[in-house]
Amino acid sequence: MVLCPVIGKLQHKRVVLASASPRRQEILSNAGLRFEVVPSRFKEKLHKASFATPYAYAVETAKQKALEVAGRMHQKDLRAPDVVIGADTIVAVGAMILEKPVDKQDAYRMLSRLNGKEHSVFTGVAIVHCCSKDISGPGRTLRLTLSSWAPRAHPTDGRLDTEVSEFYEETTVKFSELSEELLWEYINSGEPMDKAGGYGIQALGGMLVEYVHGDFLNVVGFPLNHFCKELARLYYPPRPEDLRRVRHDSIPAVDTFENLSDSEAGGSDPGQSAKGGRGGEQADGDRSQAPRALDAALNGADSRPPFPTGLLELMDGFKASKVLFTACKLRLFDVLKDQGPLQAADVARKLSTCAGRTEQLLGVCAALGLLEKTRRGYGNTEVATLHLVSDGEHSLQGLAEYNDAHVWGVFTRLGLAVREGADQTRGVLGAMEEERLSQNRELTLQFMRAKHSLSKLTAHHVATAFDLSRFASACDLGGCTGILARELAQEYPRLQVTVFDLPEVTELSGGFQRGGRQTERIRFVPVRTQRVGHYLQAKQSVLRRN
Ligand SMILES: O=c1[nH]cc([C@@H]2O[C@H](COP(=O)(O)OP(=O)(O)OP(=O)(O)O)[C@@H](O)[C@H]2O)c(=O)[nH]1
Repeated sequence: MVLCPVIGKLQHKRVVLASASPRRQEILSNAGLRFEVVPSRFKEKLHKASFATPYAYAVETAKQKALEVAGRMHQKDLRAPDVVIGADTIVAVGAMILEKPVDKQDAYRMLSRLNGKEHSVFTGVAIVHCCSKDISGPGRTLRLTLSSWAPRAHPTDGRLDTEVSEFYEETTVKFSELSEELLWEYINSGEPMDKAGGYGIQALGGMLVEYVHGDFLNVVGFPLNHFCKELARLYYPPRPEDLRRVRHDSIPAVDTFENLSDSEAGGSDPGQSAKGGRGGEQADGDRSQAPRALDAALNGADSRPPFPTGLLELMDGFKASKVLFTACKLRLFDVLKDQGPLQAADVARKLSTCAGRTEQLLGVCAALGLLEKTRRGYGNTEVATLHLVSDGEHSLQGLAEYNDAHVWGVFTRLGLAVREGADQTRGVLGAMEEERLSQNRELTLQFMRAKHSLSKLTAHHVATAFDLSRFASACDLGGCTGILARELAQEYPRLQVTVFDLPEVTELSGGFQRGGRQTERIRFVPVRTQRVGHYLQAKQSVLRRN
């Protein structure tokens, strides 16, 4: 492996080391990496017993350290760094995890436990790539994870998007038989206090050690070799010919999903192929295989063309949409909200679905960042709780349902619409929709729920995008349930708002009203048309009447 070009891949990036450890800073700067240091404020207080292994704990802590810094810098600078590196070193004796001693007695307890025995040193590392959601381009805006990096959207700030690559390294260390006197002498030197397990192998603590198996720097606090391998894995994407040689069981979850026959479905766990081993794997619950290039710019120095990440995401985007729609339709997120986390078999029982297929669906939802998989089973992620549970304040369940039931089918006819000319778009989309709406009350309601859930997210932004305070009246053409009207009325206390829509829509809009003072200034006017010109005529007549 050529190390320099790997480190060089980060040369033009704003790299931040989320660590106060002087050892980590030294190891990375000795390797030629240029970075800023922003120590993490994440409190190392994760519940150790909830992790299946000591290294899963170290990896999660490293990730939380890095994410805290990424989030904080993003909020403060309004621009996150490109890459944030977090690490956490622990000592494990059997299942017991030792971190930094809190005082001399604690150091003594730790060193006595290690005395004369072998122990493991684990360093978990997280490499967090940050990108702004408002950067345009398909690779940036469409986040469909079909391979190793699970997207971590942050719905609360709406902008910072991160992709986390995580790994750990294990080194075995054996202590000699040490006398009490020597232990206390060492403790009194002060060296143990800021070191995992209470010793520093690189200094006086080296005298306690009989042998080391594995990466020495990993014990000191940063597994440089594994880090470089990880960078190579991330920034040198597999060539197409290598991808073709990838074994069936290592193809990422979404790709395998459609190819499985029913008989295969029961035994396949898309997550399993990522487990075990130490080479670039991720901690429990995450899947990791051939990564995609994160940033085409990073590939600029290569003779190979940039990996077409965005394009491939577009190619496969429809599958991800269908996974989301299916999960919504099955009310998966509702079940997990009320009863989760649940194992796949229990989810299948509750939904009355095929166990194997359900497990696959859950795996793909986890890969897409909609679900979280822990030892206790599958649970909703923050974004799912917020937007995919059907009765939530910010639920987009209605939109998912409508897109699945109608828009999906309409879009399958897009080629026809384009081939047959401009009017065909209306022919295919508009007329069909209009006819259906007027025929079926349930369809109309479904349509209204979809628009309502989306408008709830956008209305405030639309209402406040311009200062409308000098206007006395406003109208919303095709205003559906009146969400925008309500927002306008709330924002501008003297504004009278008229909502125009089809009679069957205005008739049902009452069911979506919450009441409140501003509703007095909102009026719904039925108009039997969807053409803007007709709306305008109706508007004129309303204004004339006033
Ligand atoms: O032989 C050695 N073993 C361990 C160390 C140092 O121990 C600490 C481990 O603590 P942690 O991973 O929590 O990191 P912190 O120092 O608290 O810094 P963060 O800001 O990253 O949380 C680490 O400094 C190792 O270098 C050692 O020096 N020798």
